[in-house]
Amino acid sequence: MTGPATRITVTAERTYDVVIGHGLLGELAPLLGEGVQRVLLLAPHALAATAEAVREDLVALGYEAYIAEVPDAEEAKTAQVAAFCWGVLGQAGFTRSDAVVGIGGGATTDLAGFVAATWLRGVRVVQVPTTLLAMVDAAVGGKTGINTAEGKNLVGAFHSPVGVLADLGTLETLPRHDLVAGLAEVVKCGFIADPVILDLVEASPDEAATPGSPVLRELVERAVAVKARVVSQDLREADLREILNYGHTFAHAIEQVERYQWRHGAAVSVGMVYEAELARLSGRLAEDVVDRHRAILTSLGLPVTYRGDRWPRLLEAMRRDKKTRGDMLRFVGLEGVGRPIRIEGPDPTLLTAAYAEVSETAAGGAVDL
Ligand SMILES: NC(=O)c1ccc[n+]([C@@H]2O[C@H](COP(=O)([O-])OP(=O)(O)OC[C@H]3O[C@@H](n4cnc5c(N)ncnc54)[C@H](O)[C@@H]3O)[C@@H](O)[C@H]2O)c1
Ligand SMILES: O=C(O)C(=O)C[C@@H](O)[C@H](O)[C@H](O)COP(=O)(O)O
Ligand SMILES: [Zn+2]
Repeated sequence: MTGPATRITVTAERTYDVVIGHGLLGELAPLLGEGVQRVLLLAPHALAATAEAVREDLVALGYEAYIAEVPDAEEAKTAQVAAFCWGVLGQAGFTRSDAVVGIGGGATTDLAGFVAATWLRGVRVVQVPTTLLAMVDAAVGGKTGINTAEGKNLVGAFHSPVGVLADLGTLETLPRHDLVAGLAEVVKCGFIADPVILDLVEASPDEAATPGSPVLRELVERAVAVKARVVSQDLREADLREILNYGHTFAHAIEQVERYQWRHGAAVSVGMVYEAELARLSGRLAEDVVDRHRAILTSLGLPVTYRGDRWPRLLEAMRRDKKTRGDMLRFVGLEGVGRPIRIEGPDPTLLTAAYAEVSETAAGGAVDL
């Protein structure tokens, strides 16, 4: 029994639903809306069979449907790959009444959203997330983007999808490490806004990481509800939306320093511990809440430490975070569960002290600031 689909509405530059359930691909064509003649499906090789099945269904319905196979994971989020997609759209004569569909993980949906945002200054995009992380976070909310040599997501646009189809059945083939990485963003939603998420994970960490389990479905629904609520109030990240960036200042720095060989979710896991430690060292957060981060993330198999000899490069990367204003670094922290705060321009000694708290020690690598 898989039960009926759940629909969570986002009200941003347009109103759209995130549909969570099973066997949802049949809902794609109606979502495309009136007047669409051509559809470009962006998908990595791992989703080639799914993309081809969708293409054939669309062709049978009378659409001109094309597939652009894009590189896997973070390799897709480059200006070169975006330019390749623009070339496909141009060659096929895509107009403003045509549409793009992203089928894959967050890297693919970030790219598909960006290509749709920029082609003819904006065409419709439907997101079909196939990783846990993309279902609960990347495909929802309209943040799109690519990386540059200087850092993560430095070029992008806010461009809302016309719909999101989160088919939980796709998680059955997702490698376990990728599923667990997605749980880091779910746990983030727990710490910033929905403590029930934390209770559920603490009660059943194994079920939380099991595709098809009722616990995982409830976690997906709760995390999407958090994101939908925040994005509906502040699409363009003028204020409230920054809370979704909890853990990300440090996480994006790790990803860049590691040349994107770390999964985003794994980096967010360490990043949340770093930013919780920063809040504790600033006198804003109790130690037991920091300990709760470590316990929950570790129970899921997520990392809570990072090598101790990368401080200058991490600091340089953090200076390019989009929350930075001039020379002032800005972080999202907590003053309790469900009570996010901003930490602006912290003393450099606190930054390095927090780094020492997440650094691997002699057993796992030297702490060398
Ligand atoms: N725009 C946003 O708001 C937002 C939010 C969170 C994360 N992100 C971005 O999302 C990206 C991370 O996304 P991710 O964790 O989904 O990683 P990913 O897109 O790299 O996908 C992880 C791996 O899973 C494979 N895969 C995808 N679906 C599969 C399936 N059903 N079965 C088997 N393999 C499958 C992919 O090919 C890839 O190798 C990062 O670039 C991050 O910056 C964006
Ligand atoms: O939706 C948001 O807003 C987020 O910050 C969600 C994050 O999980 C996501 O990784 C996002 O892409 C980070 O955005 P950035 O603005 O720091 O690049
Ligand atoms: Zn993220």
